[in-house]
Parts: sequence; C-alpha cells; structure tokens
Amino acid sequence: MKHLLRYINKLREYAGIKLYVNLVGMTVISFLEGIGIFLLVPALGLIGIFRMDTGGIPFVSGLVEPLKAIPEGARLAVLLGGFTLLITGQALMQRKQTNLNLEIQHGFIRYLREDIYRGLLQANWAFFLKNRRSDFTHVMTNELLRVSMSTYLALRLSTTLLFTAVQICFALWLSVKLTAMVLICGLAVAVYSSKFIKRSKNIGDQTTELAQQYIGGMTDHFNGMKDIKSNMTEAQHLSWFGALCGRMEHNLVQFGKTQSASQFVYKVASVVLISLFVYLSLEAFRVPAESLVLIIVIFSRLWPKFSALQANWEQIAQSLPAFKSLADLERECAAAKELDSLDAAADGKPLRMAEGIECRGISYRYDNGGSSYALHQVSLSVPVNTMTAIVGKSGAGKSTLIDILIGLIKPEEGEVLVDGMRLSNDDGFSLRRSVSYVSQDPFLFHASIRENLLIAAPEAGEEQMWEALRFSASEEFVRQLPQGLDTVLGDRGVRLSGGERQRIVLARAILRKPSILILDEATSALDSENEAKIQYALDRLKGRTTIIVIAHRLSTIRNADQVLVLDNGQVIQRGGYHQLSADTKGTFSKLLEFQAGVRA
Ligand SMILES: Nc1ncnc2c1ncn2[C@@H]1O[C@H](COP(=O)(O)OP(=O)(O)OP(=O)(O)O)[C@@H](O)[C@H]1O
Repeated sequence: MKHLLRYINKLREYAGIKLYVNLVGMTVISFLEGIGIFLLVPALGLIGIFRMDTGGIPFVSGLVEPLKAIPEGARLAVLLGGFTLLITGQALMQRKQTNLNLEIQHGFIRYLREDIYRGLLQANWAFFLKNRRSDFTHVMTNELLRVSMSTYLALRLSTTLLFTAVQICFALWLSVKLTAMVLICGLAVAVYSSKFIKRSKNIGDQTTELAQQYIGGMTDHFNGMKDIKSNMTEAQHLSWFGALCGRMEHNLVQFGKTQSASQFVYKVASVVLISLFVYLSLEAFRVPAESLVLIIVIFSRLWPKFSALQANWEQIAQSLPAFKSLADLERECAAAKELDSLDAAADGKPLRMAEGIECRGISYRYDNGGSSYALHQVSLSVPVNTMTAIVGKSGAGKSTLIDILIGLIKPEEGEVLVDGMRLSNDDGFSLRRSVSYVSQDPFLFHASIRENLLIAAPEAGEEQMWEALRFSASEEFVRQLPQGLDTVLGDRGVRLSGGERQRIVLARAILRKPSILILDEATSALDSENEAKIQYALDRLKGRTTIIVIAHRLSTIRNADQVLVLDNGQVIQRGGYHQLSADTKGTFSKLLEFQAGVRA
C-alpha cells in the first residue's frame, strides 16, 4: 500500500494543477450525468406522462418547481431543450476531460520511464554486475505500465468514492432507514468480497514472476539465436516457451475468473437487495411512491458504482507487486547512485595525467564476503604515455583489474592513486572521461557506422572519422560498403564480421582522442595483416597516450614497455617483454612456449 501512495504522490508531483482540474472535471461530469437522470422522472411527472408530486423531495423540488411557471403547452419543448443542453454540455466536458486524461496518463508513463532510466544510468557498474539486464527491461515495460495505469485508476477510484458518498448523502436525506439498510448490505458484500482482493494480489505476484521469466527468456533466446540454429535446439526452446505461455494464459484467465466471480456476487446481491428493498418500502416503511422511485433510481446507479469500485480495487491489488518491483528498483538504483547529475557528467572535463596510475594492495571479491578473490593484494603502476600489457590465463583477474583502474568498481581493500593522489568521486569521473575502453565484447548499435562513431565524439567531422578508420585498418572495407559511412550495421553490428566489428569499435575509441586507451582482447578476431597494421598504429600512439592492453595472443604485446603477468588474482611477474621472455623459469616464457611461433 505504501508503494501505491508513493506513486500517487509522484503523479501529483508530475501533473500538478492539471491533475486536480481533471479530478474536479471527472466529479462534475458524474454529477451532471446524475442530475440528468434524477430529473428525468420528476420532469416526466411534470408534463403529465405519469402522476408525481415532487414538492416534498429536496433538491429535486428546487429544480423542478420553477418549471411549473412555464405554460403547459411549452413545457415539453423547454424540458427537452434543457435536457439536450445538459447532456451536450456534459459531452463537451467529457471530451475535454478525456483529452486531459490521456495527456496526464501518457505523460506520467513518460515521466516514470525517464525517471527509472535516469536512475539506472546514474547507478554504478557494480549494480549492473549484480542484476540481470532483462529484469530492467521487464520493470521498464510491463511493470511500469501496470504501475502507471493503476496509479491513475486509484485516483479515479477516489473521485468515484466522492461521487458515491454524495449520492449516499442524497439517499440518506430521502430515507435514512432504507439507505442504512443498503449500506449495511453493501458493506457485508464488500467484506465477503475481500477474499477476491487477496486472490487478485496473489495472482498479481505470479503475473510479475511470469512476465519477468518471459522477458528474461526472450532476451536470452534472441541473443543466442545463432547457437539455437546451429545446434538445432529449436524444439527444446519452443517447448520451454510453450510451457511458459501456458502458465501466463492460466494466470490471466484466473484473474478474469476472480473478477467475474466478484461481479457475480455483486449482481446477485443487487437483485436480492432491490427485491427486499421494494418489499420493505411498500409493506413495512410505507415510503411515499415518489421517494421510492427516486431511491430506486439512485441505487440502480449507486450499486454499479459499488461493483465498479470492487473491480477497480481488484485491478489495483493485482498490480501491487508491480508497484513493489518498481519501488525496489528505484531504491536499489538510489543506493548504487554514483552520478548526481547526468548533465554535469556530460559537461565535465577529462583528467590530464602527469605521472601515471598506481594501485596499492588492492583486493576485490565479486561475492562480497566469499572466499574467492578475483584480485588479491595487487600493487602495480602504469606510467603515463607508456604501453602496459596485462597477460595471464583466463579468469586470472585481468578485466577486473581494468575495471578497478578506471574506477568502474571500487576495491575492497587498497587504493588507486593517480599522480600520487587518491581520487575524489569527481576526479574518478574525469579519469573515465579521459579513457577509451574497447571491451572483449565490443558493442555496436543498430545504426549507421557514422552514427556509431559520433556517439563517442559528437563533434567529429568527416575527415576525423576517416582518420580514425584508417588508424583501425578499417578505411578500405568501409569505402567498399555500398553506403560507406552510412551503412547500417544491424543488431550489435551483426552485418559485419567479428574482425570488422572490432576495428570499427577501435576507430570509435580513437575518435574520442583519449589520453588512456584500454584494449581488452580488442584485436583477438583480426587476421595477422590487419593486426600488424594496428600494432603499427599503436606504436605511433606511444609517448602521447597511455595504453593498457590485455592480450592472450602474446605476439601483439612485443612492443609493450611493461608486461604484468596475473595468476589467480595476483601479479606473479612483471618487467619488459624481452626481460620476461628471457626468464625461462617464469610463467611468461611458459605462456610463450604454448603459442607456436611466438618464442622470443
Ligand atoms: N560478474 C562477475 N560475477 C562473479 N564473478 C566474476 C564476475 N566477473 C568475473 N568473475 C570472476 O572473477 C575472476 C576474474 O575474472 P576476470 O574476468 O577478471 O578474468 P580475466 O583474466 O579477465 O579472464 P578472461 O581472460 O577469460 O577474460 C574469475 O574467477 C571470474 O569467474
């Protein structure tokens, strides 16, 4: 419930005065609709369609009595004219209110989307390591829609409640006994129906879980489609999908059945109540006929409101788990927040390093408190404008070390110093702004080469783009593409070969003019000729840029000024390439031996 209130507050924050105008509009429209119907019966009495004395009925008499001054022959025309005006006015207001409704509802969805996405972008990398990406997609699609719709529904519920309360007052005025009786019955039905609310909430829990599995599964399947096709595991995936869809279908049908069961209870209760009501009015309380007609009109309008309240409340109860998911994500993002403002992050200046980066005694565990260290007591230094190579077996801790060096994750113990100083948070961001990082799994957007390049350096001109492409040995193949720079690359660059993708990502990294260039297995998919071209280009960068290279193919690091050999989260050897390869007992020369043709 507290989550629901929190999002109602957010809606108030977002919509401001517009929301109140809308709520008042909804209430006024309900009143106009009510007045039209209430007046219909006495008005028909007035023009003699049936006999009815409205003099004793409060409110109605005030509205109907002045009509008696109109000559009898003109009454029908005036009445119908008035009725038409009233309903037209109501329809006009309804139209305006529907438009405002749409604006507020869709605006609120946009507001929530931006808010959650901003929260995610402001969170640190450790947060993303802990969570499944598809869960974010799930919250930002299914859950967010359920939350925004139900928040709005909750507000509409409040106007329905207000309108119902006014009608109850009116009915009390007409007959306290009968109204009290109906209210007690209504309350009894509501108490009985509370089990439907509980059931809806349980179904909602399953809805959340199933939708999460659906998005997660779909993301995995589409990402792994090549594996699915090449290993011919289509049937297994379809069977998993079919089972999940079956459970989703069952879940939705269950909710529909819960709603229809509660509506059935309300319908049966209404017919029992009305029969009892008419019987008691006529036989026991002897209520005047005109009051009885009005009360029946009022309650025939009021009772559907009760059942609508029940249905709406079930809908909200079904969405309560979505409120929790969204609130949890917001809370976790806030706890992992590293950036106060994305604008400030974009406008900041890159750090200009004078001496280099140093790590002192750093340790890191992914499973905080667990026994396995990804890095343990690592100390090293990376002098400015030199090339440092980090090598070691798979799982030795190379990528973790890079993540710590650039401040993506914080070490559990030890410190990272730049030019001998511990970095403040802001300095950490400045450091990241001066870095271009090409990861093991290079990422290209489903956009043109030009757009992919400009993401890194929006101000870069055509000539700078070609220069970067030349650096990464991609100029030739890009010129041969039918649309050149404007060739669209497909999902994650699927229309390019692995090596071509790596080269475009490298060009993007260079275009940013970084002072620190980090290449994590960035040339692993290249043929020897293109790799040699990039080696040559990197050599030319030496002395101007600090380069850190992670490489399994040791031929690529021959020109490194320093080689660090990592094993099991520790630096076990360090020195120049030739120095380490000459140490025949060391791990590095053993690694070299494994690679044919790479012996020093
Ligand atoms: N997100 C993660 N969650 C849990 N453990 C992780 C995570 N990432 C890495 N590890 C573990 O931390 C250790 C170091 O991993 P890291 O990726 O730094 O190794 P690496 O030397 O870069 O390996 P590779 O050459 O295969 O990329 C490994 O034991 C790995 O299983």
